[in-house]
Amino acid sequence: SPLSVIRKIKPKTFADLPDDRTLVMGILNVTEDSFSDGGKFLDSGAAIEQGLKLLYAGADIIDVGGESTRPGAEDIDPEVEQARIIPVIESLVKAGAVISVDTMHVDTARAAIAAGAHIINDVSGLTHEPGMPQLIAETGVPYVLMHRRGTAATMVTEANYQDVVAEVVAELRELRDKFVAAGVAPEQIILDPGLGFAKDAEHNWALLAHLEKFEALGHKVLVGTSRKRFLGELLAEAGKPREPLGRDAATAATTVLAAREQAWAVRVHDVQGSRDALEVVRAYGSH
Ligand SMILES: Nc1nc2ncc(COP(=O)(O)O)nc2c(=O)[nH]1
Repeated sequence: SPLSVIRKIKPKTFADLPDDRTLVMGILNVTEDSFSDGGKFLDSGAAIEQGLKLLYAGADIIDVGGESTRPGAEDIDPEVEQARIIPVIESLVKAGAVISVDTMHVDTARAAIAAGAHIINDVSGLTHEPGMPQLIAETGVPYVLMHRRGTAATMVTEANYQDVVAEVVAELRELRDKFVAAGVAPEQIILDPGLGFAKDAEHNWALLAHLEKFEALGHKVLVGTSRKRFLGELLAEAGKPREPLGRDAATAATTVLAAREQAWAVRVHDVQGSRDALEVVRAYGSH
């Protein structure tokens, strides 16, 4: 029976992740307003089913988020966020998935770790809750430190840079130093340039083309381009941007580019597309 199959599955650890290729982090938004799949997976059953689909499509990690991070998204209550994602995390951990939790809230991060989550993925750039470094230091879990300026409400006004790569690297280094000063081991920290967070299209392209500057800080690098507006604008026809669901081929192309820059992982909606793209990179690189 399926239950007996599930019982045989040994829960995975972070250390079980492959280290010979760029990893694929599948996006599971348990929210009602994320820009490309908002509302589809709000109830736990549908979310768990979608999580299993991502797992079987080849996701190395599943990124479970209970709060939309799109520009202008309103802040939700951590209790609501936890009610949405904790049951999903528990089930997917039992199914053998490695789970990252996309949250800015310390209480949610703590509850998710207690539920078996392996990684905390915090898009706030430490602008949300000052207690996050201490939780990450205490628990020792890997932490994605993503660059952002301002908040979901204000970040669109902050996309002003003289040299976006140099400035984002410098601001992430500063944040990294705060986490290390709080007792977080450097190897726990995964950096992410935060494409689209207080960045316009030209900023995103510059950051994607210079991931080596982030790797030079001595950390794994995660990249999130999937279905984002800058890809829609690139593929616009007659001034109308390509719709989010039509951006998966372009996303897979950015996966190739990130893999060629030795990115640790890419965060995508279409897991199969990026796993296939990474097989192409592997085959190409072995000749
Ligand atoms: N680490 C990380 N997390 C993220 N979470 C949400 C979104 C917004 O996209 P979504 O609404 O499709 O989740 N982008 C990122 C990202 O680029 N990096």
